[in-house]
Amino acid sequence: MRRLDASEPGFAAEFDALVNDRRESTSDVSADVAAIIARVKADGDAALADYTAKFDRFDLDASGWSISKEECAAAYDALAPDLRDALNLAADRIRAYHAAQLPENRDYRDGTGARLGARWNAVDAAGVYVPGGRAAYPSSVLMNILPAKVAGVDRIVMMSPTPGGETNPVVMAAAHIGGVDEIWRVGGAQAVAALAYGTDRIAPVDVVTGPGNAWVAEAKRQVYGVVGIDMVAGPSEIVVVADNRNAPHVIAADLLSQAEHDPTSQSILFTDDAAFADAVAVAVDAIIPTLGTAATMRESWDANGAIVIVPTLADAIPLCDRLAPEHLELAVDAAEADALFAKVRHAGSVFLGRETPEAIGDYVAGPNHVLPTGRRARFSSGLSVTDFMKRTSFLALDEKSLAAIGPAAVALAGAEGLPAHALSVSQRLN
Ligand SMILES: NC(=O)c1ccc[n+]([C@@H]2O[C@H](COP(=O)([O-])OP(=O)(O)OC[C@H]3O[C@@H](n4cnc5c(N)ncnc54)[C@H](O)[C@@H]3O)[C@@H](O)[C@H]2O)c1
Ligand SMILES: N[C@H](CO)Cc1c[nH]c[nH+]1
Ligand SMILES: [Zn+2]
Repeated sequence: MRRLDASEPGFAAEFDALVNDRRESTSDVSADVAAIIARVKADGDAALADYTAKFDRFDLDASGWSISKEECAAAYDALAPDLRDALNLAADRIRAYHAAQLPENRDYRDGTGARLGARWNAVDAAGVYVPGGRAAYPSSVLMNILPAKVAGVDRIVMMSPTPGGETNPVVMAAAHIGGVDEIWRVGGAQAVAALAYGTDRIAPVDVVTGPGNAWVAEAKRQVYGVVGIDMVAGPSEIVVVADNRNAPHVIAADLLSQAEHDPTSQSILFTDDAAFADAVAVAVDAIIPTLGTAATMRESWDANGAIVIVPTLADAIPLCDRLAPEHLELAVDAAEADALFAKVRHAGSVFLGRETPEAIGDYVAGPNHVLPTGRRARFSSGLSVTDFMKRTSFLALDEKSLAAIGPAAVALAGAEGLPAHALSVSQRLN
């Protein structure tokens, strides 16, 4: 864990180093992913089988390539009632939040009489990636599939690794709730490549969404353009801004909640009290060995964790904006949280007040937990219904409206040296 103090002389350079740390995608990952994508394009299912044997340690031909709807329904029926209720509560809240995102079509006439507008349509097929290497993510099943369903996507294809060939019953139950059409037991960059380019078994899709580790995130970045993507959602991150009126072990757990995802995850605390910072650091070290994910948390906190002491909490906000974190927790009184939030410009999702742990957003709040990482909240947003849709604009003119705006088009076509454009309009004007 790095400890920085904004009042010390070397702070600017140290903070720059923290901001520019490219922890999630080294050039090795890019090159590995490019090779995996090329192999899947060339060899299709054979490449998927090989990579699955190598990375997930099982034989797809022997264990089965896909999981059926019937198996998912049976997993749902067999689920313990409290877990089934929890999944349904999460699904209801996620569905309701995303239903409100459905965009409206536009269709209107302007002052010339021209009819203008835009109509939204869902993509035909979406591929959703559900991570499954280090942990199983039924929550990511719901976060991906439900917005696609709300958007009206016809074919929803889920890709998720099943390490050692073990399928996770809660993931299958969540897929049943979501109403997925196909589930393939393939993960990593090879799964993203199969979605983009298709194989003999797996028909290609139009959009690939969802989170994953560095290889998955980089693969989405590399196939963008062949398919649409939501955004680059890699190893998880949290920034917590906290005053000394929080219990140190509470803030320590908030930091560790994201450190436990991946050794390359990142957790950063900003506080205005050096003694509180010390107490949180002690609490982090005390909690780590007590939890089953100790090794991952230790690696993440040691390599990527940071505590930054600032003169006032308001001073933390421009620094947070530079980090553009996936998650930002403002663990202060409600009024102060609002005041700080008003100044935040770049974060994937913000959690306001002492009683709003980020982990609630991972599961049951309603907003999507698939969020941009690696400072990409500067230019992208969390997964939404519109990631599964696209807009077609339209125009209808009559003689009067064409006469009103046509001559300007003729003039601009002339200026661009494109006479056929000018003719196409001017012939109608005459
Ligand atoms: N940003 C978000 O919205 C968000 C949400 C949930 C989870 N996450 C992140 O998703 C990730 C889940 O990671 P995971 O590993 O548990 O599951 P995963 O499914 O993302 O990755 C597992 C796959 O990675 C591939 N892989 C592993 N090592 C490799 C190597 N050396 N070379 C090539 N490919 C390799 C394998 O194909 C394997 O199937 C975590 O980083 C977590 O923080 C992010
Ligand atoms: N924190 C993750 C997004 O970075 C989402 C998640 C799912 N399950 C637990 N957490
Ligand atoms: Zn999480």
